[in-house]
Amino acid sequence: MSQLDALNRQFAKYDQVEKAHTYRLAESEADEFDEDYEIATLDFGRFLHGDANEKAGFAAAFGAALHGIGFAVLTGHGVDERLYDDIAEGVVDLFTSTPLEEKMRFRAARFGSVAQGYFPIEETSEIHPDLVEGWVWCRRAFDMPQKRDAPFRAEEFWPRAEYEPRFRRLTLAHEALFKPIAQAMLQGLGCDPHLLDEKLTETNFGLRLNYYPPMSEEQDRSGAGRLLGHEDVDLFTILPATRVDGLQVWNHRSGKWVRMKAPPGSIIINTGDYMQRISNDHFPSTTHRVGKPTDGSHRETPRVSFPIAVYVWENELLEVLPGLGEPKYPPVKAIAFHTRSTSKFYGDDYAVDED
Ligand SMILES: O=C(O)CCC(=O)C(=O)O
Ligand SMILES: [Fe+2]
Repeated sequence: MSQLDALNRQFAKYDQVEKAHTYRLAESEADEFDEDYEIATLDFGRFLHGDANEKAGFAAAFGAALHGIGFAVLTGHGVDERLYDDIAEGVVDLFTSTPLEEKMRFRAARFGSVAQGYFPIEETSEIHPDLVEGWVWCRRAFDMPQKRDAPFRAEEFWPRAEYEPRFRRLTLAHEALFKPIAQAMLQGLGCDPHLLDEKLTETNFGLRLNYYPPMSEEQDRSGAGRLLGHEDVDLFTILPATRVDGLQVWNHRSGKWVRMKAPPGSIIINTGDYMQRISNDHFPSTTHRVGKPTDGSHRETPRVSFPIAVYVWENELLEVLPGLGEPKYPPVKAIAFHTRSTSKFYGDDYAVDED
C-alpha cells in the first residue's frame, strides 16, 4: 500500500484516546464534502467583557460547537489583525531567506514532550509526505517568564536572534487568551471554569509555523495533500484565519469533510487529544488536513499558517475532569501521553515512559 493510500487505522495503536472513525490520510477522488455544515463563528467578546449572562451564553454555544465538530471560529478576541499580517510576512521571510543548511542546523528533536525545530518539506512526519515546511518552538525558545536552568540565549533556537521578539509578540498575545478560552470550554462542559488556571499559568505551548510552497506540476498531479489528515495532540489549538484557504475538517457525524471558512482577523479553535482525554470524550480531537485552495492558486501562491498548540508541562497529570461521568481513561503523565501519541509521527523511540 503506498503512503498515499494509507488509512489512519494502521496507526491506531498510538492513539491515547478513542478514535473510532476511518479516513484516508491523503485526499482522494472518493472523498465527500459536507457543503451544508456551518462551523460556528462566535463573538468571544461576550465572554471576555460580558456579564454573567453573556458569559454563560457564549460558553454554552462554544461548548456545543466543540462537542459537535471540535472546531469553532472566534471573533472579538481582541488581538489586532495587523499583528497577524506582520507574522504572515515574517513566516514567508523566515522560510524563504534562511538557507537550507542553516535550517538543518535546527532540525526538529524532542524537547520535553514537544518535537521542536525545523521540519523539511515532506518530513513533517515519518508516515506520510506532506508538502509543507514547518518550524516549531516551545516556551523555552522564547524570552518569556519561566523556570530555567540556564540564562536564555536566542541563538540556541533561532537562525537570526531578531526573529525571537518578532514571533514572541504573537505568543504573548495568544498566551493572554489561553486561560479565558479554557475557562469558556470548562464552563461549556458544566465544570468549574477555573479548574485549569493553575496548570495554564506559564504553561508550555508549541508555536508551529507552516510554509506551504507553491506546488510543482508533478506535485499537483501526484495527489499529495499540503498537510495530510491528523489530529492535534494538545488541549486546544489557536489558529489565526489564513489568507489562502484549504483547511478541511472531518465531520464525524456525516463522515464528510467540511471546508473551513474563517473571516480575516478571526481565530480558529480546535480541541486536541489532551482535551478529549480530560473531557471524557465530550470534546473530540477532530481530524483535519490542508488541501488545495478552492481558487486553484496553489501552483503560484504559497500558503502560510501559524497555529499555537496549548500543552501542560511534562510532569502534569492528564485526568478526567470531575463531574463528567465514569472516567473512560486512567490518569496519565502528560509526557507519556504526548510522546506515545506522537511517536505515530516521529517513530517508536520517540515515546518516553512515565517515570
Ligand atoms: O495550515 C493549517 O491551516 C493547519 C495546520 C495544522 O493543522 C497544524 O499545523 O497542525
Ligand atoms: Fe493540526
